[in-house]
Amino acid sequence: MDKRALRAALSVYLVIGSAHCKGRPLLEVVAAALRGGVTMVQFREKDSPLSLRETVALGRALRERCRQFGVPFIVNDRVDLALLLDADGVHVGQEDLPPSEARKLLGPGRIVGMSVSTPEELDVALREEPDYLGVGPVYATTSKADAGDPVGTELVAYVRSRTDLPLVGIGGIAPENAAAVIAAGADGVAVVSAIGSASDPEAAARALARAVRGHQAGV
Ligand SMILES: Cc1ncc(COP(=O)(O)OP(=O)(O)O)c(N)n1
Ligand SMILES: Cc1nc(C(=O)O)sc1CCOP(=O)(O)O
Ligand SMILES: [Mg+2]
Repeated sequence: MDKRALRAALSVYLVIGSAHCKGRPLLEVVAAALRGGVTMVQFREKDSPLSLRETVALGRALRERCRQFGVPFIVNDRVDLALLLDADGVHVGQEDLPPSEARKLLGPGRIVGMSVSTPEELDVALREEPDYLGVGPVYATTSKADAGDPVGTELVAYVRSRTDLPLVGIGGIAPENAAAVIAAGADGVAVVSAIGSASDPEAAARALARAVRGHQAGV
């Protein structure tokens, strides 16, 4: 995928696992989010009670649903799972497999995203050449226990000043504050609870898409 298409795909990025769906089936929540207009989906089945077999079966169902909508399907952390699921890519953190190693296993044409939470982590990421960056937590979040203190839109702006890599803000983002993240230089927003905890995930996805697109279009 070229850089321009990747920027568009990052517009409304759902990062989700079963633990963040309020007891509803993950496939149901993802299907609703796709109808509402999410543009990328990350399968983040962390600390899951599911067996590996169940995880693979669920991942395949999610991948198929994403394909029906023409939306890239990314796997969190695990390159082995990404390969098994024929995913479009992986997202790795600073403690996970480096992008260059992930690429060796995944082969060409897959997307590799990497997390950045500090200027020092940005230095590491720029050396390791991921395809896109996830910058956060922009705002306070309860969806990731080890997320650290909010970095604000200031870190998004700083990262944008140092690189033209596609980048997405993550952490505490909702329709009300999404425009500020785009204004700071992000190509899109990544969310867990704004969609996973919403009573109507389809409407929540639509509201986020409106907020992001409205700002991208200068509305
Ligand atoms: C888009 C996006 N950005 C950041 C993260 C966080 O990744 P990581 O730091 O590896 O933390 P975990 O998600 O693995 O807990 C992400 N997953 N997606
Ligand atoms: C998965 C994740 N990564 C983060 C980071 O800062 O790298 S914050 C986060 C959780 C985001 O969840 P919510 O949208 O519910 O705040
Ligand atoms: Mg990780």
